[in-house]
Amino acid sequence: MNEHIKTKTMEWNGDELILIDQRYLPLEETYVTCKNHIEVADSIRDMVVRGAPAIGATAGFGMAIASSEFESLDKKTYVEKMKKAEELLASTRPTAVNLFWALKRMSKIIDENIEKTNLNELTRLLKKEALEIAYDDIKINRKMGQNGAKLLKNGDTVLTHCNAGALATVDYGTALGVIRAAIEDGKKISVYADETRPYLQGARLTVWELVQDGIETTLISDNMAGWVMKQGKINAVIVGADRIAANGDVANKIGTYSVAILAKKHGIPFYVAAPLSTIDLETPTGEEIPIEERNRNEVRYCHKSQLVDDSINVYNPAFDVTPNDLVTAIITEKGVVKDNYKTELPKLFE
Ligand SMILES: CSC[C@H]1O[C@H](OP(=O)(O)O)[C@H](O)[C@@H]1O
Repeated sequence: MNEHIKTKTMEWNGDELILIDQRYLPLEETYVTCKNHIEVADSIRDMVVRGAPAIGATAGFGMAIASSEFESLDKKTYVEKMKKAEELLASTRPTAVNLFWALKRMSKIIDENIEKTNLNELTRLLKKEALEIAYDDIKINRKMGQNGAKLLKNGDTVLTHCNAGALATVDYGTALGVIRAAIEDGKKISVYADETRPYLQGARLTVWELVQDGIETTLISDNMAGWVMKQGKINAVIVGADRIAANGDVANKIGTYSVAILAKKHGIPFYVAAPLSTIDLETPTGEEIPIEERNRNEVRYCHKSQLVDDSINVYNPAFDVTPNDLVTAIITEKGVVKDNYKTELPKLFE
């Protein structure tokens, strides 16, 4: 296993995590170097890095960095400090379950080894686990892409919402991974990308990625999605997810629910591409998924100008929940699940 990784989204050099600062893409390609776990937590909370799988992998490296910060302490203090680091990373964003899935994987390494090894060795094991999460994510996305590509025909136009591409993962992407895999299979696929207000992940990140890949892309504002569907321009919708409840309800970027209703109305398949690490069998339905509310300024600023003053109420839920009856299929690395999600999703884990 490599001791380093370098992709568009992140680089691990063995001691530090370097993240492309997605807040400034596509206008500037700048980087944030995280030298300690607090800087990693800040990068997740402030959306330097975003996207469920990318957040999970980042948190994994955050725990590895924390271990190197505390490995010179006695074991009792080390365990206390690592618990605090885990709590800090867990507090950054509440919706993407990959964050908690990754933190659970990292704390399992500590629990299994704290008694039987020294702290330097434990740091090495944690770095190894974080790298495994990262390299596995790329393999999972490629497998998921192949599974989903079978659902697309040559000449299809796909609408996507937000960014579920390489920048939302360690590499390759989930929803965009399906599109990439279909193109790699020789199919001509074009994309309509919703701009995805207020944070504009579609306009800023998805378009940036797809143009770099030479994939035919049309940018639309969110309120155009229904009209392009009515005009017969869209053959399928593919989005990512931040958390899929046990019954198949899907939490994803705000606006996804509206796109799903429009797709249903127009008889267009609505696919969700997500790794098993996004499926949360412990959350029964979408009702129980915590929805992050972000800073009001994300809504009331456009570029540098403030659109409304402080006296105006602003509501900024970062996600919504699409009920399972609007989801045509869930594409994973273990296969495609259609309907009966409550009984079929657990089978993916067998
Ligand atoms: C492949 S998961 C991508 C998922 O994450 C995004 O949210 P955010 O940009 O706020 O982290 C969005 O919901 C995407 O679908």
